[in-house]
Amino acid sequence: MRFGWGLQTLVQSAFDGYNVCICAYGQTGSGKTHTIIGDDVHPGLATRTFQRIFQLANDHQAQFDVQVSCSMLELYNDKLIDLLRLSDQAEVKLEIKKDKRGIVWVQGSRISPVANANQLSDLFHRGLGSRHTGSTRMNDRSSRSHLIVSINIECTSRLHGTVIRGKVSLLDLAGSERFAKSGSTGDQLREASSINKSLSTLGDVISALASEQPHTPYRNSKLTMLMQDSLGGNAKTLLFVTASVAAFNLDETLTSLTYASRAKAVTNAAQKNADCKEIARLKAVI
Ligand SMILES: Nc1ncnc2c1ncn2[C@@H]1O[C@H](COP(=O)(O)OP(=O)(O)OP(=O)(O)O)[C@@H](O)[C@H]1O
Repeated sequence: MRFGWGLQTLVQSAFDGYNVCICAYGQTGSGKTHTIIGDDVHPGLATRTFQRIFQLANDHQAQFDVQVSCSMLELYNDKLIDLLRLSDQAEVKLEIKKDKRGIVWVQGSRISPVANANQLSDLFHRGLGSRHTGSTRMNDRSSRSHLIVSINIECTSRLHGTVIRGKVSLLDLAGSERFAKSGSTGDQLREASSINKSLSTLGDVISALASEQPHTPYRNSKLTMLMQDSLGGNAKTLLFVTASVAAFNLDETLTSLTYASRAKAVTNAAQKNADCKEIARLKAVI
């Protein structure tokens, strides 16, 4: 499989100890899921990312013991759902936490170890099977939730015992929609207003970061809390903005492009996550 230059470099960065985020944003039906997930004929960025992670793990195996694990959540009607833990979901409370280095994690979510790209892909597609989707006038198979996939990469040096931790987050955001166009009513209307509300808080965060305001309103929604380490924090972020070419969607396309140019103005000071052997040992004991 061939990888774009940006994707190659980004996945390498996760092996170097950075947080990496690959995200798609745009109006409903504009191609976010097609970009991130794709299909059997046109695999999206997720499949390419999985292949690249294990290609690099293989390349580094003489120097590093590489452990890869994955968690997969959706944010549906402002509620977090663990897509890898559906059977005992009710018993577990999911809470968004941030560690001392600003890395976001979800307490209570299932983190599944994976040994190769096929295992990761199987897990991902199993999780996707439970994601909320629905048919609207704008898209036959519209995502009704934000999808957040976190792939943790831990590389322990075989020579020094140093531990480098990186994370690749893949985000397929639900699309903004105008109710009159999508024809949403009832449950779908509730879903759409929750999606629009959370995307608006994301817009506020991006504006605050782009204009370097002293306060960034991450706590205004679960989506922005989850994306805190992917936006202004310790991350290298690749944002795809998908847009419709139809004149009928001109307003939405302009809004998406404004969003994109604001996001482009955000600059992050990404730092590596690495521990020396002794700190890694003490953390493991704790
Ligand atoms: N670049 C493309 N080439 C071919 N087909 C595409 C492309 N982009 C999108 N499509 C098709 O358009 C339809 C809508 O795309 P998709 O579901 O990815 O949109 P979306 O932005 O994720 O929408 P929503 O926010 O409603 O989930 C799908 O049938 C998809 O296969």
